[in-house]
Amino acid sequence: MRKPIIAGNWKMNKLAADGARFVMSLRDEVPEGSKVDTVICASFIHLPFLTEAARDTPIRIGAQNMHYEKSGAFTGEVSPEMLENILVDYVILGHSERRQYFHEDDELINKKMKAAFENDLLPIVCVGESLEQRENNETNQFVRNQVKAAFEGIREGDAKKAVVAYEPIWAIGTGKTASSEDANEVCRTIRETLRELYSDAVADEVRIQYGGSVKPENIAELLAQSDIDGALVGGASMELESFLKLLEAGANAK
Ligand SMILES: O=C[C@H](O)COP(=O)(O)O
Repeated sequence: MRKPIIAGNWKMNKLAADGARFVMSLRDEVPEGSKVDTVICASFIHLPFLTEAARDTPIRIGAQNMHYEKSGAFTGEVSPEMLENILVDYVILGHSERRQYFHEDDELINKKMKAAFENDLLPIVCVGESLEQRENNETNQFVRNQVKAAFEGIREGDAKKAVVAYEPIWAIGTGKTASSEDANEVCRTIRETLRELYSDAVADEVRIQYGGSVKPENIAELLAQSDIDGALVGGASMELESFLKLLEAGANAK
């Protein structure tokens, strides 16, 4: 049984004090032994406050990006070692907004995947097709290729700890959600790709999230699908009340 994982991705939103207050309030709502893994992914500037606020709780904090080098002359960048040092656990890699606006490609994302594992960070690696690719029936092949590229050279023992987020680009922040059956079909493709690359053990262990306009109203149906183990949520993770509803759905899933 895969434990559901709900991750909020605040993107470039909230000021530091608001973020810390949010996690302080969340502390009372996420008990030890919770049936859902709870992750908040925030801008770098939030992270030291959030890891402090989440200390001694099951809440996990994630970054939204990082460089792949440990240190060096990379002005403006943040290294995996720096994240690990302030007790960050997860890092989102290859979000479509980074691929689109910051020209991140599969090769770069693969380097970051390797760097994450070398520094004890758990990647949430994002894949997903554009509307044009979906309309041309290219989704499954495109997503397969993204998964293969992201996991290139990653050892089996590490691969099974990764989280993959399937986020169709056309569903992000648009209010359009993939139907739960369509989302599940692509998530199954991702799992089968991992089975081919590694083994049944990896395919059956890796958690696959759906992301793209997930809300309290549609999450239960998505999580009821066989291959969807959680959600990566932008807009609906920003307010405590709606995030709590998402966590509740996660705890009651399957
Ligand atoms: O990382 C989260 C996704 O980009 C989804 O964002 P959204 O829930 O606002 O559509």
